[in-house]
Amino acid sequence: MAPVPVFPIKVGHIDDVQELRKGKPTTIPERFVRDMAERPSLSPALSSSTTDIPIVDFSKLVKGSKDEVLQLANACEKWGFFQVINHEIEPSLLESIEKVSKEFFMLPVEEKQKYPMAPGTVQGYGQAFVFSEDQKLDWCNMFALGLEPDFIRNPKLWPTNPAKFSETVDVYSREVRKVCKNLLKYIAMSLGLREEIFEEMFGVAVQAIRMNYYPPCSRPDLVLGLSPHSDGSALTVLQQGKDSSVGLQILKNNSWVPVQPIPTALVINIGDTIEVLTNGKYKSVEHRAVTHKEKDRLSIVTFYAPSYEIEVGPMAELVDENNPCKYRRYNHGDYSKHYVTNKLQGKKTLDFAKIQA
Ligand SMILES: COC(=O)C(/C=C/C1=C(C)CCCC1(C)C)=C/O[C@H]1C=C(C)C(=O)O1
Ligand SMILES: O=C(O)CCC(=O)C(=O)O
Ligand SMILES: [Fe+2]
Repeated sequence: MAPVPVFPIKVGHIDDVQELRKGKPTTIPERFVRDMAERPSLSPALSSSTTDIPIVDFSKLVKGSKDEVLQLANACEKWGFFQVINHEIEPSLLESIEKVSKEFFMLPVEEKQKYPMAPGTVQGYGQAFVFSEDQKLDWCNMFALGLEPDFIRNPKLWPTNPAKFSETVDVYSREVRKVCKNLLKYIAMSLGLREEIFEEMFGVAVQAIRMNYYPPCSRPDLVLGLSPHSDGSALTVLQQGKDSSVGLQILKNNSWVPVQPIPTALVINIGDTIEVLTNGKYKSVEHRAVTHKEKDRLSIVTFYAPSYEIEVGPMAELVDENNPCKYRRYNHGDYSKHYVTNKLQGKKTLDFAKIQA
């Protein structure tokens, strides 16, 4: 089932932030200015290693290192975010996807608008998750495509310019899919479960890609690049552009912790679906993006989730009298629909699944 909203949506005019930026505005349009409580603090990031998100060495997992599986377990349980190094995707492919993504965003706005994201939908060029005229907007341009299974692809939204765009997205996505399947295997091991449990359960997994481009902003203290949210996926794979500014932040112990880019590493995060399946042992973590006064930023994000027909609920192995069932069972297609028809608002979307204590 494709998650397409059916209700009428009035979002008003949404400024394209790259076009806005061209005018080098010193005042920021009101729709982008956040309420006090939401504004990012621009105090320098803590640099102690205790605030760095964990690093998982994929090559050690492949070699069967039990210590690395423990490191993965710790990353999933204590952080919900980690950076994967030695993940087997060629650096040249990481560079190619970054190159075509950047080239796409640098096209004239009229060219990009040939692939419009219709209000209330999540594919194409524009701003996703905007449902009303008074909702605050993110300082970000997005381009998103459904990839797998085939029926979520919308060929009309695949750009012909840059010439290598579509081919590169397909090659890159096949490689990221392998990484997701393998990581889910090791995540199952880290939980003491059968390696193949997620692959068997997920069926033909849903995969989508989203490129986020954050132009510099003259008042980064007033705006957000991307609103706080958790991802609805099982796993999310995020590539940070090579020369991009630091921008991704995760909420840990009530503080926003920046994710320092590591060249060629992939940032992985646990999505809502793994939180439900593990009965809250591995939790999705709220995150957001902030902007920079002079530097732009690009992120390339892959969402990997079960097939829409799959029923999701806590796995029996992770429920007992000490860990009572915290989430109800539901159809993943219904969750997808719920996710894409609500604004990004921290972890609120997951209330859909929570059993209220
Ligand atoms: C911030 O999250 C998203 O943009 C997002 C959207 C993903 C999708 C597309 C871009 C194309 C069509 C499919 C899909 C909804 C997956 C997040 O995806 C998460 C949310 C759910 C639910 C999920 O399965 O992945
Ligand atoms: O750009 C980033 O670093 C965050 C992107 C993100 O969280 C998302 O697209 O879901
Ligand atoms: Fe996200």
